[in-house]
Amino acid sequence: MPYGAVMQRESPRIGLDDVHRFAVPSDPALRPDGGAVAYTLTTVDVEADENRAEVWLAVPGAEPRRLARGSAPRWSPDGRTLAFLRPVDGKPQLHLLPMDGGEPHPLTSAPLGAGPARWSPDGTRLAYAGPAAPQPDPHGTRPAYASPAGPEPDPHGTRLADAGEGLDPNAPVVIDRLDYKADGAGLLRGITTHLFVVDVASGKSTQVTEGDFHAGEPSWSPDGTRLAFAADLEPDRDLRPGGAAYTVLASGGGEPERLTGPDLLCGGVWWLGERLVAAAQKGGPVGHVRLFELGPGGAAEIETGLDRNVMTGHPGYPGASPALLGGDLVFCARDGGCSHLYRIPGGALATKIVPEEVSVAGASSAGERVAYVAATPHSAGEIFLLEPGETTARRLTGHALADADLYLPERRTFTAPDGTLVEGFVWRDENAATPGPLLLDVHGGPHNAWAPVLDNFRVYRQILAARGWTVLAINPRASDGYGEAFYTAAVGAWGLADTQDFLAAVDTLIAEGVADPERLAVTGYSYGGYMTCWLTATTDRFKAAVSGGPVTDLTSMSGTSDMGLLLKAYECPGDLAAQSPLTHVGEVTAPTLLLHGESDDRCPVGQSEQWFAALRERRVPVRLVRYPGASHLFQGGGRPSHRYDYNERMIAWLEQWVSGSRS
Ligand SMILES: CC(=O)N[C@@H](C)C(=O)N[C@@H](C)C(=O)O
Repeated sequence: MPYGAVMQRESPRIGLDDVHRFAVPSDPALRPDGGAVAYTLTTVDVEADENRAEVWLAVPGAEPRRLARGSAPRWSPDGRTLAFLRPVDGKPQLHLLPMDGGEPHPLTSAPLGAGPARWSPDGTRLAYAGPAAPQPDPHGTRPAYASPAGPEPDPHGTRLADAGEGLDPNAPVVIDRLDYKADGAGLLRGITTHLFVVDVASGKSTQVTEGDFHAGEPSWSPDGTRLAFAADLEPDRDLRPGGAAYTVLASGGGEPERLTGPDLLCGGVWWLGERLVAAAQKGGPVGHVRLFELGPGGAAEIETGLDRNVMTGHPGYPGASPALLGGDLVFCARDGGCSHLYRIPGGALATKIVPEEVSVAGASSAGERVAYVAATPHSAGEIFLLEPGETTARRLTGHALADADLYLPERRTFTAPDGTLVEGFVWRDENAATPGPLLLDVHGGPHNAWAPVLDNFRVYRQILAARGWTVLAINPRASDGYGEAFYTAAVGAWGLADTQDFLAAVDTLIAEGVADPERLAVTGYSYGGYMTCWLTATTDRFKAAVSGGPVTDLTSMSGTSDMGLLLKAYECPGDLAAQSPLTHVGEVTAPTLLLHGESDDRCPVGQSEQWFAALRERRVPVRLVRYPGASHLFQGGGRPSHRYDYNERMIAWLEQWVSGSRS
């Protein structure tokens, strides 16, 4: 079916056009009285080739309904107003929607846009973290947070055409430090992220942090006088990972006050009642995130009894900000493939409060109630509400593709040659002929993980299963959700440590007669793209490969990725060439399709270009497809037509090169 055609389901099975039929909820906000959940619903505008965000409302016992075009809804403390973001001239601005009737009205007109709102406890102000133009420096004096290099015309050495309204896109960009770009944003050009406080009644906006650093999401103190946030204010923050918890006067004019020491790499901080809770890594940037309570005596780790990574929620990584449920702390941690919601009842250890086969990607609590978004084997996401005293949450929405007949994942455990147990998930039609073609699907990170839930991007899994393929998605060592020792088991040994996990799983399905050893294919994105290249360079097992956004050369990656130094110094310390697929590219025979975002600043497109050139020189069948404007995370939030194309090309490539698999 051509892209953009009318979305009439041709078959009960998932098809390519379902890429634009999914409706995925996110960012839930439970009304303070616990009686309703506002949330963002993302759908696809096929004609405009855009993802469309709307604010919806779910009330127990009623059909969910659309409230407004926009995203990131946040209730006022009295539950009578919703603040949310809506694009104005291409920049997100805060709007207010009175819930007793009336139209939304704009609150901010921030020159570079605003960010998700945080209401002050008294409901008179909103705080947000948003982009701020660099401070022009008319007097040549050192800005408040200048680098140690001494007085500079401005901290980023970037000439500004007009600091108020934006930047001259043709101005030379002068770069003195490594943190000059970020995937999704491109060249930062001196733009930083700072905290703003907006008076609801007057709309007056006050920037309460400034300088050469990026402030994280704000959290209000109970008395409404201060904001807590995470940031790295060190001048050489581009040379080593950092991040600390700070507070600052919400009225502006104050200096941030640091609360945590250099031993904690703090990624977020929240006032939860009178408690100040931080999410941080201890001792280094590769390892589990833990929770700490901050007080006069410093930071004290919160004992959860879990050897699991706390998930506070980032693009591509599910989870939720810590919150209070009654008087108890609730947080997300990954266990197996799923991001679960845990509760720490007073003084006891954490217990899981969300059923096994879901993955939580956003939560909001009020009193003794908690609402959350979760993906399930049947749905890419629904809104659930857990009522006091209940052990099973109530599903409030029905955004699943109700007319689709889905293949459900089978959870499997495999044993690597060194005895390590590796979990995985298999999608296949039980009536498929055996042995049949098998696609090994490798996740990214490498500290991400697959979950046994429906993925609104990877429709290829369902389509291939309907065509007789087995799709095998495993969580090898370095995956999240299996303890910190497992999580760090491939540090400095990318490819060298985890290859055995993939081959053990494939060999098990071959031994069971499910997979045909002559019809094996491999795919993956980012680190999964890395492993796709690694496996085809170090074995001849695979007859076709589809590598998305790969890492192929860690040496060039370390100098061109926005996380290059983190990789070189912490994830892959030591011999970069020994851990790079490019070192072995001369061994590749598998026809390889490379799919890469043109504006990927995490794994720059040059990583695919190097692989493409090396295979083409040897006349190995290879194709590189570049997606204009696409960042590293385009699979999740990129253009619908790019996501459709990615799936379509993958299926065509596999059926072209894996014999006998053409449907
Ligand atoms: C941490 C990170 O960005 N790693 C990349 C190499 C990667 O795998 N990215 C995404 C897609 C992921 O799944 O983590």
